[in-house]
Amino acid sequence: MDPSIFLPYSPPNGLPQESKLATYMNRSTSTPTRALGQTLAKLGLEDSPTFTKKILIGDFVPMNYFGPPSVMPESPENSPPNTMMIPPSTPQVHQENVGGTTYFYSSDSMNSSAGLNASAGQASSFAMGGDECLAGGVPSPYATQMYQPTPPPMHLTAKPGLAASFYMPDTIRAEVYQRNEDVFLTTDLRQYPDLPEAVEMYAELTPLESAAPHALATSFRATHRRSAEHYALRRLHNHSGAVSKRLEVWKKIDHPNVVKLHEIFSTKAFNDHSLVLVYDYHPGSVSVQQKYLGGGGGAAGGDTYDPFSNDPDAPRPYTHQKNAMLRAVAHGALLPEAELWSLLVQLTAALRAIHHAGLACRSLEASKVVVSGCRVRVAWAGAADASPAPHSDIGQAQQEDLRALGRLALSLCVRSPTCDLPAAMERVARTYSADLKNLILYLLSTSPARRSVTDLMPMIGARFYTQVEALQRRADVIETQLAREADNGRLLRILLKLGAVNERPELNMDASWSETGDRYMLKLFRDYLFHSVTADGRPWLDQAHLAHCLNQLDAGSPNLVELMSRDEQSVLVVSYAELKHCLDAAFEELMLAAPPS
Ligand SMILES: Nc1ncnc2c1ncn2[C@@H]1O[C@H](COP(=O)(O)OP(=O)(O)OP(=O)(O)O)[C@@H](O)[C@H]1O
Repeated sequence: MDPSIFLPYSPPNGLPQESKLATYMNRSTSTPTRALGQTLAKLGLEDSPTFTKKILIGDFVPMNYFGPPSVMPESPENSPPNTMMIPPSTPQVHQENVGGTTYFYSSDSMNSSAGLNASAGQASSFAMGGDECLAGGVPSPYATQMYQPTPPPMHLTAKPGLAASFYMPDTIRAEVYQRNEDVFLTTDLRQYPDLPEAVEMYAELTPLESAAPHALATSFRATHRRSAEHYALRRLHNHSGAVSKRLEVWKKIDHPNVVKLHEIFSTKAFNDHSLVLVYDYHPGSVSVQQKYLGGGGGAAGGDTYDPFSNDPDAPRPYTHQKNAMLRAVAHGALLPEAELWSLLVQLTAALRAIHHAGLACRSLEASKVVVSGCRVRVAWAGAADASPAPHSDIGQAQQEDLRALGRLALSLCVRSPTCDLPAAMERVARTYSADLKNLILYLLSTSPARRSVTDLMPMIGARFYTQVEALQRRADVIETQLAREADNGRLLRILLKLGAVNERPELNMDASWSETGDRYMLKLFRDYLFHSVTADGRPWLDQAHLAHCLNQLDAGSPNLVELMSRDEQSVLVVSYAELKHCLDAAFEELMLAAPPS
């Protein structure tokens, strides 16, 4: 621990009196004896030549480390369990004056092998009552000291280091923000005065696309009125016929590459007889059509070219050599083969699940496949099956699904929604691997022989493993981030508690509540955390140190910390376990005083 943390601190506007520390120290003598003092009482201070005098104070140790404050034992009979092997003895708290500064500590503090500046890594079997104490009283199913290691010291201003150690990489953050933006940036619904306020249990209907005047179907994002979850609704206009029983089978399909159908209902809320299909909403999704075949980067985009153009001035890719093709990939005019395989592997996985369920997709086209991040999903699955007739031959519909996948793959290869088949195949042959060409040819085949989606597996071959490996690598990165964010969440909760307690002007008509008793320790701890200064009085900011201290507080570690009063006359030597107990007790008091939520 940096020694500067103990340097004198002189706040500009007035200091609390030292008597506040004394208030804390002189709390009611009826306070029951607690484990810390009991266990450590036998340890003497004589070993330390630095200290000049020793005073016994009866009630230094905060109450009960073994249960929530509301069930705090008030008598020796309720003392910590015998399994703790704590010899009953009088707690000892010592007060020492060294160079004009008074130190308060319990004798066990001196026994800590790590001394006053013990670190988490040095956590010894300090007599705080074992692991139960580390959990701060409430038994926990996991080891509370298991948190991310403290990163090396760094200053709050050192942004690059901070970003790497405490925050998620920009790539993941961008993905998360994109999704949040989709969900949190609300559309002004006054733009859509004709939309009903709610349809069954779904409100805040926001169109997902601008509907054509005589559209047969429209899609919305909506919020479930009870759960507040977002859903994607597909409204089939004027659907007066019967509803196919197949939709019940579609509802059972739960696959990572198929958008899940949850419920179906008919409604007159749109002033007609509409059928509404309710799907999972995947924020930030764009259709394959939008992402690859239209708009920026696609064939319809700026720097791409149509290889089948009749315009004599158009670039003629047929005459280009391999490097021209590579340039086209680099500029986004062509999709890298790996990306194509990723799309195809995911779509074949979706088709496999759908066909195995005895269904057919019937709508596998670029506008009905959505992409979010690296995930590809078949959207509005089952919507084409809403009416019972006329799609009766499932086998034939499944064959048509394969052909639709072939057409989609070919469109992606040439980055154009429409293309001349022979010319497009020629281009695929020149640009991509033979495996990809053969897969597309197989899919587009019109031969009467029945094909199955599982036949595609040998053609996909080892590329399947590449996909699995890529997904696992991504999962690894996200798991690492999750662990970090879980720690950040934990630290935020503890900061929220500290913030609610520190400097509270009054509680239950007691204006001195936050300045006395346990709360005073917490105030000094807050000063220690946030208001430390360097030798020349400048703020000492080290986020690694802050995280380390908060982690120790959360874990209720037995390591010790020196808290100096603002007038620099007193130093309180306490363990994080004590501080944790103080925080839990103070927050519990606040909770009891708060109105029920
Ligand atoms: N489950 C979903 N979650 C989030 N967004 C989705 C979902 N399904 C589709 N979308 C998005 O909704 C938008 C509109 O989809 P929709 O299928 O209505 O488009 P469309 O091309 O206008 O088709 P149509 O003319 O048949 O309605 C697309 O941009 C698509 O990315």
